Amino acid sequence: MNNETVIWTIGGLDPSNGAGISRDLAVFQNLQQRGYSLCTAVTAQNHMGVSCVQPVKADVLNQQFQALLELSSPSVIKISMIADDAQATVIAHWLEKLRQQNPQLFVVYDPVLSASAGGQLSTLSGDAIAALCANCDLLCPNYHEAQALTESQKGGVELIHELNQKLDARAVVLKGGHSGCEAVEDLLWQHNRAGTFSVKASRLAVSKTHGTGCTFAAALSVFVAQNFELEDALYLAKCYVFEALQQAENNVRSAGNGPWHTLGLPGWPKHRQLDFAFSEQAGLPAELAAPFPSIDREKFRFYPVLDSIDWVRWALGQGVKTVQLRLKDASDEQQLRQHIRTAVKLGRRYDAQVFINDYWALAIEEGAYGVHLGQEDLASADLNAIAAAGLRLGLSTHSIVEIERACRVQPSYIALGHIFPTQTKDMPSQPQGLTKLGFYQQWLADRFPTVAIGGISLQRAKPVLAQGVSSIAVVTALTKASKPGEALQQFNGVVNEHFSQ
Ligand SMILES: Cc1ncc(COP(=O)(O)OP(=O)(O)O)c(N)n1
Ligand SMILES: Cc1nc(C(=O)O)sc1CCOP(=O)(O)O
Ligand SMILES: [Mg+2]
Repeated sequence: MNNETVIWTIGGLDPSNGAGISRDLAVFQNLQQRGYSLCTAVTAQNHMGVSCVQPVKADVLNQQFQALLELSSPSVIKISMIADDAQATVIAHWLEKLRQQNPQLFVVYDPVLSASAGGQLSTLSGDAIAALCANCDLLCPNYHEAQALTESQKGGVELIHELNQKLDARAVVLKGGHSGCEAVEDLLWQHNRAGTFSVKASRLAVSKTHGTGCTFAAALSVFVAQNFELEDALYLAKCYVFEALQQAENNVRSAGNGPWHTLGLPGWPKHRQLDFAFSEQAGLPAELAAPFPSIDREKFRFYPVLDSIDWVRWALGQGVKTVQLRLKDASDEQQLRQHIRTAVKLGRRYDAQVFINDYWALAIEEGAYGVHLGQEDLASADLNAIAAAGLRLGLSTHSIVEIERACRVQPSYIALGHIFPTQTKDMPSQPQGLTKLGFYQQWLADRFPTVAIGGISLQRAKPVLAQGVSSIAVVTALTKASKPGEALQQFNGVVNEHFSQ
C-alpha cells in the first residue's frame, strides 16, 4: 500500500531507538508514511532500564507544534509519553485547534507511564489523563497501564468496563502482552458497537520486548491513517508486531544477544497470520469440511448483478456467462419462487453461472447454480445445507476481517466492495478505492476468485482489473446505460483485452 499520509508522534526520545518517537518514525518509514515527531522528554534508557528523564519545557513543546504546522497537517496524531500536566495542557490546546481545522483528525493515545524495562516516565495526574482521553479517538493501554489508570486488578472485558467508567474513551484497545496468559490477546471495544473484537497470537520466545507497545501503536496509527476500520487496523498492527518479533526470534542467533528491535521491521503485512474473534457481533462461521465447488473463471470475468428476470434473460441472450438475480422488493413468495425457477432454467439453457442473491433456501430448492450472500447472512444461512446441495457460494466483503471471515468457509468466490461510491445501495462502509483493492487482492493471493463491485463504470473497469481481480461486477453501468447493448459490448472489449494480455 502506498498512499502516503502525514502522522505526528508526540512522546519521549529513547536513545537506543527501541521505544519512543524515534521508534515510531522508524515504523512510519517502514510503512511508507511521512512522520514528524514532537519530543516531550529526553530520556537515557535502553532495553535494560531507564536511568534519567529530562522533560522538555511546555513552551518548547508548544513551539514544536507551531514549527510542524508550518510544514504539514496531520491526519493522525499518536501520543505516548507525556511528562507532566503542563505538557498535557499544551497538547489539549493544540488538539482542539487541529480538530477545528480537520474534523477527520484521529488521535491515538498510548498512555505510557513507565518503561517496560522499569522506570517511571511521567508525573501526569489522573485529571490530566482523563482530559486527554476525552480528546482522543482511541486509547490503547497495556494491562499495567489500564490497571494503574483504574486502580483495579481486573482483566479482559471487565478491565475495559472499568476504564470506561473512569475515562470517557470512544474506543479502547487493551493490549494483552502483559496479561500473563499463554496466548497474547488484544481486545477492541468501540462505543458504537456491541461487544468486543479480539485478536490472539501465541506468545513468542523473544526475551527483550522493550518497545513492542510503541511499535504496535505506531503501526496501528498508520493503518488508521490509511482508513482501515479499527478492527482491521488492530488486526494488521498485531500481524505487523508478530512478524517483527518472529523475525527477531529467527535471527536471534545471528544477531547475538541484542534487543529485538535492532533486527529490522517487516513492512506491510501481506497475509493472514493470526486468529481473531468477535464476542457479540455476528461470530465467525464454523469452518466447513470441504471447499464450496469451484466456478469457471473464464466465464466469470464480467458479472452483471440484475434486479429482474427480464434483465437476466436479456444479459444471457447477449452472451453474458455469469449473472446474479438480485431481487430486493419481492413480497410475494410464489412469484419470487417463479422468478428464481426461471433464472435457474435460463442459466441451464445458456450454460451460464446464475447466482441467486439472498434467497439461499429457495435457491437450494430450485437447484440453482449458486447463491450470493452478505456478511450478515453468514450467521443465519445454513451453509452446510448450501454445500450439501452442491451450490456454489459467493460472499461479500468490505474489509480484511470480513475477508478472513469469508475465507473460513472456503467460498467459490469473494466479492470486494464497494470500490467507488455507488447509487445502488446505502453502504455502511467507506469506498475502498483502488489502492486498498490491490492490497486485498494481494492479501488473498489467489486463494479464491475475486470480483470487484461498487461504482464500476466503463472508464474505471481497466484500472480495477489492473489490481488483479478475477472479475468486475456492475449494476447501473449496464442497467442505467442509455444503450445497454453498446455498454455491454464496450465492457466485453475492456475485459477481453485485459485477460488476453
Ligand atoms: C457480486 C456481488 N457482490 C456483492 C454483493 C452485495 O451482496 P450483499 O452484501 O448480500 O448485499 P445485497 O446485494 O443483498 O444488498 C452482491 N449482491 N453481489
Ligand atoms: C449490490 C452491491 N453490493 C456492494 C458491496 O460493496 O457489497 S456495492 C453494490 C452496488 C453496486 O452497484 P453499482 O455497480 O451500480 O455501483
Ligand atoms: Mg444479500
